[in-house]
Amino acid sequence: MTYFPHDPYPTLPVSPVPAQVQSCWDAQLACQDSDVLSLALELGLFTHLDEFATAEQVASQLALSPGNTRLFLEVLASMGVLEHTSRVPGQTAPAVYRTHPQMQPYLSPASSLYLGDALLFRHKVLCRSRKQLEVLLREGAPPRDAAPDETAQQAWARAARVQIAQEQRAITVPVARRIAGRLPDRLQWRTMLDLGGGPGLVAIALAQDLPDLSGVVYDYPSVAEVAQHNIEAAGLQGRLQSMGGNLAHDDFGCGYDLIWCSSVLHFVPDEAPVLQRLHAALKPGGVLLCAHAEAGDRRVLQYYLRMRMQGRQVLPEGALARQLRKAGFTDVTTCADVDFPVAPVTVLIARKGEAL
Ligand SMILES: C[S@@+](CC[C@H](N)C(=O)[O-])C[C@H]1O[C@@H](n2cnc3c(N)ncnc32)[C@H](O)[C@@H]1O
Repeated sequence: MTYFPHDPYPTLPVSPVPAQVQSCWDAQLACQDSDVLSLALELGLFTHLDEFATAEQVASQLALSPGNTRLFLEVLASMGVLEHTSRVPGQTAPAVYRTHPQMQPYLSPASSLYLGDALLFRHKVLCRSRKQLEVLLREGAPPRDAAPDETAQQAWARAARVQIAQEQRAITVPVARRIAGRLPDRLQWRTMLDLGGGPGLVAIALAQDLPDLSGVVYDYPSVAEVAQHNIEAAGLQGRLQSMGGNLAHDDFGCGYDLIWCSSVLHFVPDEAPVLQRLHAALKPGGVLLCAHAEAGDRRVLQYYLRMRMQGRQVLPEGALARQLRKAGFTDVTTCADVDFPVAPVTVLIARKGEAL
């Protein structure tokens, strides 16, 4: 029980709002933060905030209302996306704002790590999900298509061109590089498979780091075209190629030293046979790096809610490691809570035992 200081009504208790009620309001306020960020990206606001600028300067460049631009920038600063300061410390000159230095690589459109389109895409998907959630809640998961139709595959191809590519450049590639960099046998790797690799930037980055590495980016045919384009743009067509098919039943090759497989198994009807085929596709001593969200962390529960209600698999913590051992993998090492686009993943490092 708390009381106002110098309370003229000392017997009247002022009960604190329960944390659970505040968390409902916080969730609603987070929706508004998401709208603010998306509007800022759509307006190209961050283009004008690489250097410190007043709200008036930003407003004049974008033909906005100066007063309301200041209020808008204040909220972006409260989110940590911008930093602000007085132009002259200790004086009441107008505040100046710039993109927070740690956010600049991700929000400055000129940066190679720009995430703006990916953030807008996620915002749209999450806004749309309200209607879908209601239908899924009332009707349950729809029957699974045996194979996604051409429209669904084209949607993956569009995502691979923009949103997945931005997320791979900014987040997934650095994670893959860090994990591969820890494995002492990486210098002996000669062939790799990037399964469900989307735009293929993980395979491209690893091939750039390891000059003796060749390999395949495997995805639906229309997505494989995007990967092939990126492979050629990187000048790696002599060492990498893309292959199109449905990984649930088509051949994805064999004899690999390394298989990278991230955020893919959610989309197959049953991961167990795929894991067995991955084991068979590795050379003895080869390594599978498998990065997938596991149900447990709150961000995973939030982000994957719609997909899980659609009947997609997000396995509970530890289940994928158990399935890998069942499929014949040895030395399964778990790296939990690894940063990944939107929600963390568990990275499993699993080996195919050497032939006896
Ligand atoms: C969420 S994205 C992940 C892309 C990439 N692995 C990454 O982590 O950035 C899933 C990818 O798996 C591909 N995919 C899903 N189901 C597939 C299937 N049955 N056959 C081939 N590719 C599939 C999609 O086209 C998409 O590129």
